Amino acid sequence: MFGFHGLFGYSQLTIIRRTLSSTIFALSSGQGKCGVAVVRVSGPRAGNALICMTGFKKLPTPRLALLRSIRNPITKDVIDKGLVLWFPGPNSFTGEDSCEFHIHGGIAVVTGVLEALSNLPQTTLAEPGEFTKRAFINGKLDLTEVEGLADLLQAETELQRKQAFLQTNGSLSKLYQKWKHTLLQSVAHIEAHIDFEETETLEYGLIESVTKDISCLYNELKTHLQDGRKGEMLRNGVKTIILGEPNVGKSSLFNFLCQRPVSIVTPISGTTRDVIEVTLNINGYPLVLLDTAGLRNSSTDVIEIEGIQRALEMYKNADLIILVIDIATYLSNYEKNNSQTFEEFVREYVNSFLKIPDFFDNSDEKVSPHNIFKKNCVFVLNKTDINSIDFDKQNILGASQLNVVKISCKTETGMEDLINVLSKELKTLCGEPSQEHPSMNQMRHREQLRKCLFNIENFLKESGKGSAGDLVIMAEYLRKSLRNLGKLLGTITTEDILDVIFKDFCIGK
Ligand SMILES: Nc1nc2c(ncn2[C@@H]2O[C@H](COP(=O)(O)OP(=O)(O)OP(=O)(O)O)[C@@H](O)[C@H]2O)c(=O)[nH]1
Ligand SMILES: [Mg+2]
Repeated sequence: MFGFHGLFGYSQLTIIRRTLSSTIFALSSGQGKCGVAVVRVSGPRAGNALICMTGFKKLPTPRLALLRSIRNPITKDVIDKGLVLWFPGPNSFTGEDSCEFHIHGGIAVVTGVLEALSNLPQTTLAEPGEFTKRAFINGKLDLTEVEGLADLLQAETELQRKQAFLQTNGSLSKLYQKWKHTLLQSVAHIEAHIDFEETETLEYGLIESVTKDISCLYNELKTHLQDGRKGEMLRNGVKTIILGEPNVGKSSLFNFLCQRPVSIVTPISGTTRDVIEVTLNINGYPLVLLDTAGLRNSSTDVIEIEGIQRALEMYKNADLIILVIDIATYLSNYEKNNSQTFEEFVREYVNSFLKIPDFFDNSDEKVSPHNIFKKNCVFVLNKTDINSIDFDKQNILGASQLNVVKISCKTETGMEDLINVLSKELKTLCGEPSQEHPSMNQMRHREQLRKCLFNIENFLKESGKGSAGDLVIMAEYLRKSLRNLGKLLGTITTEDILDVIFKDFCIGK
């Protein structure tokens, strides 16, 4: 894809050359007792390590698993019997000569093999992420693919896995490489125009055609940036906050969703004070669920007031709200005013009782007329075992465009409906990872793409001036946007950025 030549400053190049001249090894499978452990070796002396440890006369057939006795090269003692594999570079994960020892996963066996390797000349224990870093330096992966690999190792839900897998297999990389290609071609055309304009006649309408290509790229990039942070939410989890008055059953619901008694539940109003956070997997989507203190204005208890402030603070950064209401509150309101819609009830209830600042979206730019809230909301009417709801009232709720679910935390009725509504919301917020329309999922991506968009915008402004537009300025804006994509893909990088990215890897990867 790309080599490192010409991409780094001199000092970095020297560091990298020094790094690549050594041979590294590490336990690549998990720590602790296990059935099989995999020890990996990569670097110029990997072949030597394989021969010294197995007694092969010459290097074996590449990528063929062979059962061998594995010996300490100094004492010649057999440490274990296991499978060995030889991966000559460049067709290996790191792009270098590599080998693997698949041994029994006992602590003494693993220690014995690692110690034996450490006694070989110019062979050292790998640092965290060093195998992947070498793969990056050797052009096997670009930075977005490296990040995808880190996410794949961290993925806890099926859809996180899918997004990370697509990314490490180049879904984002292909898109950004395509944009890079368009920009490169456009710069080349403009520069040719600058060089030959006075001496030779260039193809008619060349600048017009470049502007057309860049306008298309601009639109694609803009749509890509306006993705509602779908990829980021899927990667980091959808921050979901349970809000409501005290004693409505927030913590009971929280515990049900966690399937364990994480929060304290008592009949006393104002039990929960601190914000409690748990990460859950709901139908493959990651949900970061927060239980909070009940909201009320009448409290004089300083600890409760602090709890309420913390809840409202958390609301500001939440992606999804679960508002729990005691069904008795809804019903008594209905007795007073039975022509009120559920939407009207919610507006009045939140404004007069809960007083959550910035809850309603009063702007004229609402995405949908039904979307009256600033954030995605699910309304839960709890304690239906005490107060059931009759047919008329059922119709009022049924006519609502909002997500309303009736549940009982005590009898667990309505929980399946709630999970279905939550799954639907999570799907709207995170989308579904796809090869065709990959979503960026890190601030780093967003930052570089925003800068790239800004430079392209400036190019279009200059080219929009027609014959008064300055070609040199236009070319410079395109070059700047190319640099933004270069930073994104890692073709232009610094050790600082690499350190941040590779610190998330463990030893052996
Ligand atoms: N009958 C019945 N009782 C419930 C239900 N859900 C919760 N409760 C009870 O209501 C009381 C309050 O429940 P919590 O889950 O602590 O309520 P909360 O909203 O977290 O309360 P705070 O932490 O004080 O804000 C407890 O006694 C629960 O057992 C339900 O569906 N039916
Ligand atoms: Mg509580």
